[in-house]
Amino acid sequence: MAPHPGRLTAAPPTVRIRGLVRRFGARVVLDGIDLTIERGEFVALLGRSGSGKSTLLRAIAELDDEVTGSGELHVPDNRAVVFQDTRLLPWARVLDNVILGLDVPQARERGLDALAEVGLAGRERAWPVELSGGEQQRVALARSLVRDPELVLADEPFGALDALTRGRMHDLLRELCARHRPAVLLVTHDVDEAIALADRVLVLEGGRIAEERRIDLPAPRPLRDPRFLAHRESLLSALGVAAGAAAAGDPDSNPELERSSP
Ligand SMILES: Nc1ncnc2c1ncn2[C@@H]1O[C@H](COP(=O)(O)OP(=O)(O)OP(=O)(O)O)[C@@H](O)[C@H]1O
Repeated sequence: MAPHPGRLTAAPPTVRIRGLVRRFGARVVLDGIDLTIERGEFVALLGRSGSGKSTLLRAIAELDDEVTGSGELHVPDNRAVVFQDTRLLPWARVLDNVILGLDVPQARERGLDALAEVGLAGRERAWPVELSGGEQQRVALARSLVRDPELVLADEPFGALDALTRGRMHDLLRELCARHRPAVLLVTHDVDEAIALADRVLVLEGGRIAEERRIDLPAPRPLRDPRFLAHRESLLSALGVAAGAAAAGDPDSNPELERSSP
């Protein structure tokens, strides 16, 4: 794969964090995190349940003012956050959900373009309740897209979707990222999702980034590709899960980390 365009320029990284600490009472959940995300880079964050993934994402989204640490926290203001719960307003039509609070000329046209990009042309007057879970998540993506964010922070955005819909959302997200090139931090339990989408996969363990793997594979990335399988094995081992056990649904493995089968 060609080197990432973001790495060819002298542009400063989109995210730069040094020594980030988060305590809950006496418990140190993030213990001096250093993290850089380059422009246009797609980073996936894996970790066992309770390892602090959402805490880190909230800190980067500046939704948490109790973060401490001696280092820097540089994140762009122009960022979007996408959650598993799409947080669409039920009383607003789809287009209004997409452009709510968007104070730019031609907001409506931009909203319609974003809806077309996520495959929802013609659905702008629907109510959220009339949409499937996958369609609602597409609206949430359109709502991010219309703001042309430098950084997208996504916390398990596809966790509630069935495997087929999730696979389609992966294709869509890959296309949108190739076109718009935001930096992305995706929190996921799904090792395969991380390998399918990311330029770089991090494993959070013991309050630190314990493992980092660059995924230099062209897209799309078939699950059966031996290089995909090698990445999976190595990441599962970093997570403390035997690859065979996770794939077979062994109850002794961490169920949160079992692979999905798109
Ligand atoms: N507001 C809070 N008060 C106290 N403890 C908290 C709070 N928020 C998170 N924690 C604790 O911090 C730890 C990390 O939580 P976090 O939600 O970041 O984990 P996670 O890796 O995202 O987990 P999961 O994969 O299950 O979503 C957990 O032990 C959790 O109980």
